[in-house]
Amino acid sequence: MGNSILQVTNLQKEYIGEITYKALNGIDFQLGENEFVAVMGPSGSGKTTFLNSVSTIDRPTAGEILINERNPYSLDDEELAKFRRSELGFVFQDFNLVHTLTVKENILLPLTLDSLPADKMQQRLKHVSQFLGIEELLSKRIYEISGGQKQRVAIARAVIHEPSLLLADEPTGNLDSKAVNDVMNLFSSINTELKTSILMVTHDPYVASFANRIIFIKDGKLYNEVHRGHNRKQFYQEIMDTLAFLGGGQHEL
Ligand SMILES: Nc1ncnc2c1ncn2[C@@H]1O[C@H](COP(=O)(O)OP(=O)(O)OP(=O)(O)O)[C@@H](O)[C@H]1O
Repeated sequence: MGNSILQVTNLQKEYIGEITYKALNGIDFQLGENEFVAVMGPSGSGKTTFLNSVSTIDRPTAGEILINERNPYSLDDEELAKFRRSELGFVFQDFNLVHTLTVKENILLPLTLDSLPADKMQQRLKHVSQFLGIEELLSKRIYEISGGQKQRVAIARAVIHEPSLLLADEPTGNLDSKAVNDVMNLFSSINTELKTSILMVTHDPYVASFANRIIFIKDGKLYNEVHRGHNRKQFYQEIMDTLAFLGGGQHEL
């Protein structure tokens, strides 16, 4: 499997409020180089909390997260911002693009922050937009393109700096079935051709079946995991069976 990109040890997260709520209760997890892992589980089980802990958005209460053997939570704000921009890529359900900018400007945004030389930027832009099939869209504004196209642009922005880990939270949640297929095929290509490791939260067993491995979370703990063999259909069936056992809150299915 190679080296691990992500190492999570005894991860715990409590939300402190009137009632303290333990959203993650001791998660151990490793993501190897070139792995594509989906995270599934009932609504409220802690999937987004898990992803947000890994993506350095939400500081854990206890436990350790290492990304490429570095603990992002030990960095100061400036180092952390830099670490995020170099190591991580993010794709969200609602695309998170800047509507008043063009496609090209949106994609280049992370590189401008790092003041990369202009020729290098253009070179990367060309490569990534060819790879994602969005060359014709570069001068359009975000409100002029479709949902599926928006997600392609968001993916381009997430990978243009060649992150070691791509994190996605329900990346197909706002897409129709044709766009779901397109976007998931792109995730597969990014994983196999660009050699980017991927961690993705999804409710959708079809979407999850594009991953190589699925971890199931229940009540803030790892419940089970399923590996994809050669047969995608069988993998899908295993996912469905595990979800049936898990029960509870499999909304949108
Ligand atoms: N900021 C917060 N403050 C308090 N409780 C929170 C907060 N964020 C999440 N929670 C609680 O933590 C639990 C896990 O939430 P999380 O969003 O990680 O679940 P999820 O598995 O992603 O759910 P869904 O599939 O519905 O998106 C839930 O019970 C939720 O109510």
